[in-house]
Amino acid sequence: MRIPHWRRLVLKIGSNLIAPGGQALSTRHVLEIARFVQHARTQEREVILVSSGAVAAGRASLHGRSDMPPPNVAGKQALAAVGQAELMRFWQRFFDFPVAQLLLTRDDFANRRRFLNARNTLRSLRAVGALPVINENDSVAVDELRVGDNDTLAAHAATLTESELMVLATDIDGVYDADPRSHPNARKLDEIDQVTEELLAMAGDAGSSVGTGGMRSKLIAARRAAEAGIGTLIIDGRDHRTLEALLDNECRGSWIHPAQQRRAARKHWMLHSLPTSGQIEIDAGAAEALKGRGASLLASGVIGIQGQFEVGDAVEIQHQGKALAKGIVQYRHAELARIRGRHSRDIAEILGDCPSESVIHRDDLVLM
Ligand SMILES: Nc1ncnc2c1ncn2[C@@H]1O[C@H](COP(=O)(O)OP(=O)(O)O)[C@@H](O)[C@H]1O
Ligand SMILES: N[C@@H](CCC(=O)OP(=O)(O)O)C(=O)O
Repeated sequence: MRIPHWRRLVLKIGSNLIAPGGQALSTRHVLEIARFVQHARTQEREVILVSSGAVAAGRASLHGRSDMPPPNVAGKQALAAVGQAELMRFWQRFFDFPVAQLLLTRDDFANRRRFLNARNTLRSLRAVGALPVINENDSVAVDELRVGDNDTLAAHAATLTESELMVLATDIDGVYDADPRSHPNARKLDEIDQVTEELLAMAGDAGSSVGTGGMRSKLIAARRAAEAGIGTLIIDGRDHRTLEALLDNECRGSWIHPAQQRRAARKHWMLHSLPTSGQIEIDAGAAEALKGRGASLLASGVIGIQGQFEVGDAVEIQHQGKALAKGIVQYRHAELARIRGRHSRDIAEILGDCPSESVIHRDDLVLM
């Protein structure tokens, strides 16, 4: 089935794929995934990985030792710490561009400052062409602060990276109307309009000892992504034809539709519901860049500031006194006053830090 054309997606690799049978990390299935990532880049499309496998890798590294950590929480955290380093080395071997590790946990998404900070980091990584590889920060996160499973982590990551699509690659070719391990006649669902309670009841738990999710957590993650306007694909990551099809905007697994009009709704919300905390006056060049090219607003185009606003507040952008756009700022008013009219490369010198190249990123900007 056809899916919308995508330019950026989050691809989640489950433990089953990267460490088949709960054993050591293996290239067996992942080679095709690495090929897919490379191929997507040649088409100027972007892939962000969420990779499981730290616990499996850690366990394999320490295998056979008499002082192997016990299978309790602290023991698993130690395995994840050993295995995470191994996991990154493993991914780097496939690519001649840098891979970048991001270990995140629930607070990084729940806390607005940390969320914006992580988002800026990801934007910087994009600028240098690095491949982000995200995992939960298993070794330090205590239970109540964890996202808990990497399917849900991928849904958060998809929002964080402003991706159009979330792909959950696993060891089965989609969602079935019953757990196929216990129902051999179960039928595959090619398309799912909405993740209902009935559907969740059909989905079983994880198939492996190192995985955490199972189909149930994948569907819950897909529902979360749908609410944010992001469609989900659940695919067999072992099948190279499935991955090739994805480059042609074709889904061979199960496709879970995004909630209708979610994206338009965000812009609508920004424009009509989000209170404005100030005004920014911009020059003619910046006005043209915003209107004509859908560009981000840079400090160099800012000529005046009114009101007191914090990072993450919405402001009105004006040109010659007329409202032109609305957007979410990356700098508070006092800092912006110091960098207005200046080139982005001077920001670090003026402020001692450059948290963002742009004053308002184009994804956070809506024209009036
Ligand atoms: N309704 C269902 N449809 C498809 N797979 C299911 C269903 N219920 C349970 N499963 C199981 O979910 C497993 C995939 O989840 P999981 O083991 O967590 O994989 P991963 O490590 O890739 O996250 C499959 O191997 C399958 O046995
Ligand atoms: N963060 C853990 C994986 C947790 C997880 O959700 O596993 P899985 O269900 O196999 O994707 C690890 O790296 O081992």
